Amino acid sequence: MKLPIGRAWEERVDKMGNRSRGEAERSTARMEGELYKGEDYKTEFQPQNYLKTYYAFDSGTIAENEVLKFNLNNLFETFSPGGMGGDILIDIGSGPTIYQLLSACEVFREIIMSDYTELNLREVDKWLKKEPGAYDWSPAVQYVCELEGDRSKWQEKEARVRRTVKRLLTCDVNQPRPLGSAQVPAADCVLSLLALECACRDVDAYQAAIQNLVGLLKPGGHLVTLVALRCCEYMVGSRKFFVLSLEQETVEKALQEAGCQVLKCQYSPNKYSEAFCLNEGFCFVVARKGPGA
Ligand SMILES: C[S@@+](CC[C@H](N)C(=O)[O-])C[C@H]1O[C@@H](n2cnc3c(N)ncnc32)[C@H](O)[C@@H]1O
Repeated sequence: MKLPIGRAWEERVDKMGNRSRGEAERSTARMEGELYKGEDYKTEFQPQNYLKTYYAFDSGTIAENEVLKFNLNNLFETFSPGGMGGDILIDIGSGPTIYQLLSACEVFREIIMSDYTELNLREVDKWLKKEPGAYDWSPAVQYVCELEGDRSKWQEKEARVRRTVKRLLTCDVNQPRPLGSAQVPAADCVLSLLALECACRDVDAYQAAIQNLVGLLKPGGHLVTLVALRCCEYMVGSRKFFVLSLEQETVEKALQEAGCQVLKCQYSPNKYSEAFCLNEGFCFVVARKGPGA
């Protein structure tokens, strides 16, 4: 699968270097069938459209449900009591979702969520505060409670997520300090699901972003990531977004070069529905920050 607009990407990166791009230029880009990326996330990524497409779960399409189950099963295995746990978990590129915390909330004292866009953080905040119009995560919460042995405890789990998430911060994985000037303690775990391949323009940037996330960890802390493999683009409503195409080996190599030991790399051949996203499988990875990193 070839990216349809490789040249436009380069032109716009030049301009993004100046950090200014006029509205006229944006409109032209849209008419040409632009792939959105970079700063576009702040204006073009609509949280509700993203949630409806990829996280409808019980009422959603089979392919998207299977992806979410793969993800929830792996998170359950990773964050089961007796497994990984600790004081602080930082979730990077959280988007408008909370499913990624349903197992982790049981084994970390404090969770910090973060995203590149205020709109996504606002969507999460709506759910945390039970505001009208907040997304209904109960089917996914019930699924995880069933994995834990008691589906009926889903409301307790929702309350636990709400108690455990202490902060919502903006972040940019392309910065050496992804959380900017926020005072954040070194983490026991950094979680980042389906975000880096959206945020990074090429493999060098991906490698640097992994290094930036490892910088948020205590020595011996864990980086947990889910990557959509060989993915080029995905839809959010009518908007098409760029995705960096990655192979599993590239992901593992980036972690090793950042001084991590890869403990688990679970491949799944699952794909999203073609109408929404072009990808060839996923890998769920757990890595440990080595002493020299
Ligand atoms: C496909 S969504 C993934 C959201 C969520 N983690 C999930 O599992 O569904 C990609 C996310 O990456 C975020 N993102 C884009 N550029 C970023 C950047 N430079 N730094 C951090 N996050 C970024 C977007 O705002 C969006 O929430």
